Amino acid sequence: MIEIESVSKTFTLHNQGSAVIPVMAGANLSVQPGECVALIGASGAGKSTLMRMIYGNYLAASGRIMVGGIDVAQAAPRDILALRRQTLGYVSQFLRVVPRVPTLEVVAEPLLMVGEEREVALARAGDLLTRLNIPERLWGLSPTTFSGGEQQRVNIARGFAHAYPALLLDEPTASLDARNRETVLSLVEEAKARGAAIVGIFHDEAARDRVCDHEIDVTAFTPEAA
Ligand SMILES: Nc1ncnc2c1ncn2[C@@H]1O[C@H](COP(=O)(O)OP(=O)(O)OP(=O)(O)O)[C@@H](O)[C@H]1O
Repeated sequence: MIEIESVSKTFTLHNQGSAVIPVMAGANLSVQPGECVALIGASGAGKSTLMRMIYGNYLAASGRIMVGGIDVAQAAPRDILALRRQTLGYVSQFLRVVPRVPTLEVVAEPLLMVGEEREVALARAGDLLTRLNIPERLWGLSPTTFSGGEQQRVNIARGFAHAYPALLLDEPTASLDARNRETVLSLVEEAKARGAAIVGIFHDEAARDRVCDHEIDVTAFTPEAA
């Protein structure tokens, strides 16, 4: 479902004499449906960079990043947007939303975008918010004023609303209490059981051991090591 071959990445620092910094070379990764692969490696090794390249936020300098038959490294922006709508979900660490949209709509939106019936989408959103302990009295309010932990849980609910065939998880259990952490791990297990291919960054080792099938140390992809 996700196949990465010989991917490299450089950053050009335009405010520092256009210095070109190679940060990754020879990255390979394969994630089958129903599998979760953890990206590991020291801080600065390139975990977030690799994840952002898979999502199409960062452009790879070379190589192939196949997600559901589309090469993200080559695809037109329109195709990447369609891929994100249908196929590739991303639970980032922080919620970014349009102000004044109620929480229930924020969570249901990915389902409405793929043509799900409004009633079904809102029911699924309500179910996820309940599981993640967001009280119903908050569902009609915008999450912009919510606490950090509440926003994180709304973000997770939104990320799991549509049954994406491929999913990127950036620290989904960070700073959650035990009960909500357990719910998130169950959501990951359910996504795997329905065949989702998942790439995750988990600093929580116990969480990683429980839900991930393999670990990939991205340190192996630093340009000196390649
Ligand atoms: N936008 C950018 N411009 C320049 N350099 C960048 C940029 N983003 C990342 N880098 C560099 O790429 C390298 C990898 O960073 P990255 O954030 O991917 O590491 P990480 O493994 O996710 O680290 P952490 O665990 O601390 O989040 C670092 O040396 C970083 O300075």
